[in-house]
Amino acid sequence: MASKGDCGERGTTAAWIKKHQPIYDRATRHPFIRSIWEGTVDFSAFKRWLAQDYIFVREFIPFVASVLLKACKHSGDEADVEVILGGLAALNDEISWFKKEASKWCVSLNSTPQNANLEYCRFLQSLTLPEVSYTVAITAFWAIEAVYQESFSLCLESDSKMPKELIGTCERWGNASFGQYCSSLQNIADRSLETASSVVLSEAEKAFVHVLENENYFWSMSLGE
Ligand SMILES: Cc1ncc(CO)c(N)n1
Repeated sequence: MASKGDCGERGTTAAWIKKHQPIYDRATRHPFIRSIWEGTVDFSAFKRWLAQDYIFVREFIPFVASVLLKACKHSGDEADVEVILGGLAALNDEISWFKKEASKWCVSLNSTPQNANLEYCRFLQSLTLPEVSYTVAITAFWAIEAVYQESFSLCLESDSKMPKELIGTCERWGNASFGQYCSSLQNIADRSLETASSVVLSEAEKAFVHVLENENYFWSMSLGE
């Protein structure tokens, strides 16, 4: 359990979080998330987020499938493949959750993707290309999941005034087992980064920062900015 990097304290990813702390904080402590935490969230912003995130998650499926394919071909570790497979399987349940949640909030799941979402989806698509290395793809995958985990787990802390209507949403990404899954992804990314060339390292760092920027824009879009 206590192997190197287990808590994300010593690996490359932890170093990058420190190095890029301001943008990391903008992604994980965004005013939209703060408004949920404070209990002042505008429900129309929440509904906008819900409709847009469904579109994002539809695009996330082929991305995760591409990471799974790369892991099968390159990781050489069956346990890594199983973690990613578990993530892909969870998306099946997530799609059902979005449909249920959308009907609860009378939100249509056929809305037009907004610019920030389109850009983020285009970035995801670019990462599915075969020439993008497994290391870069798994690093981006971890970062995408980690931002939601960090954000929504904040809303579940004891000092949070999160409205009870949003507990299902916050628990979906803020629960302890999703946290464990994110740590597993982080460990896989760190292990892969340990043996990466300097070119791949720099591509992975760029992808990490790009995820954080896109997550920040996505939250701002949800606020209607
Ligand atoms: C925009 C966005 N980032 C990350 C996740 C986590 O899967 C999500 N559902 N949506």
